[in-house]
Amino acid sequence: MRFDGVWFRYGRRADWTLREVDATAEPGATVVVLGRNGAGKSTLLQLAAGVLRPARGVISGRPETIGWVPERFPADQPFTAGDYLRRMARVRAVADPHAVDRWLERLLLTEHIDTRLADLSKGTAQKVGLAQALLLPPGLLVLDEPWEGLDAVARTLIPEIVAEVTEAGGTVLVSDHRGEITALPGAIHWTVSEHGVHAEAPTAPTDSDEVIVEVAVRRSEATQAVAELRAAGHRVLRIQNPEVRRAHSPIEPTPDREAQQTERGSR
Ligand SMILES: Nc1ncnc2c1ncn2[C@@H]1O[C@H](COP(=O)(O)OP(=O)(O)OP(=O)(O)O)[C@@H](O)[C@H]1O
Repeated sequence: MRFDGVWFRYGRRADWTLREVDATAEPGATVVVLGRNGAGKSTLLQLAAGVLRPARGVISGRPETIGWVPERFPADQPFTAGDYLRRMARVRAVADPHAVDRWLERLLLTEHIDTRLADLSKGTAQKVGLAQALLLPPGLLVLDEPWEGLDAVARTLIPEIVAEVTEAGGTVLVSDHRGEITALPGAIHWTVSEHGVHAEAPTAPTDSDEVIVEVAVRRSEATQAVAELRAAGHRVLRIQNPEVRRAHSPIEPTPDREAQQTERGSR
């Protein structure tokens, strides 16, 4: 998914919240969105999820299935947790009849199945929102401050779920102002400041047993190469698309052009 010259503001006469944002998140990437309060992290995530539209510029390559977990789950709905998830499964045409029960169980929500959304604690409501976003395996999972209000057990589930989505080739964007990102190894950082976004590669591994090997693969084979590297036990630290660096470049690459995806895999 790619942001090309994206501008956004809340209202025609308002100041720009984001200006000229260029950034790319490849399949299989985890992107942690950082920035001070009010910098525009939530705005960026909502643009990524398609909840907001850019005033200028283009967001392309957004996967078809998007899981979106807002910072605050809208709990003012007249349903129980179980009803809400079953309705959402119907609305989202979830074919797997066990999807709701599986996520209720995994997120330790079974005991709240008959509780009205309005009566849930903030953390439990957040977990219902997370379950909703995962009813279909997401090609893009967008999590806005997912750790807020979660209990210790649920907090450990987030990195696990993020890893499962990225290992299946999905992209995860997650905002974090508390520094929980240490639990997401190999994540790219997007820092929102001064209305722009600055992307940074993951920090190098600290394990002295590891070396970093940079490889270039064809664009058309990148997803498979990443999956194979991970299956072989390597950590994929970064997936870089050199085209992104060119300002005002074409939005989609031509399919037959040789790719120069750079990955840093290590043992
Ligand atoms: N619906 C809205 N209408 C008008 N202005 C908004 C709206 N939502 C956010 N803003 C403003 O846009 C700017 C960016 O807000 P945003 O919520 O994206 O920042 P953030 O980095 O996620 O902040 P936080 O860490 O506090 O959640 C802020 O100045 C905020 O007041």
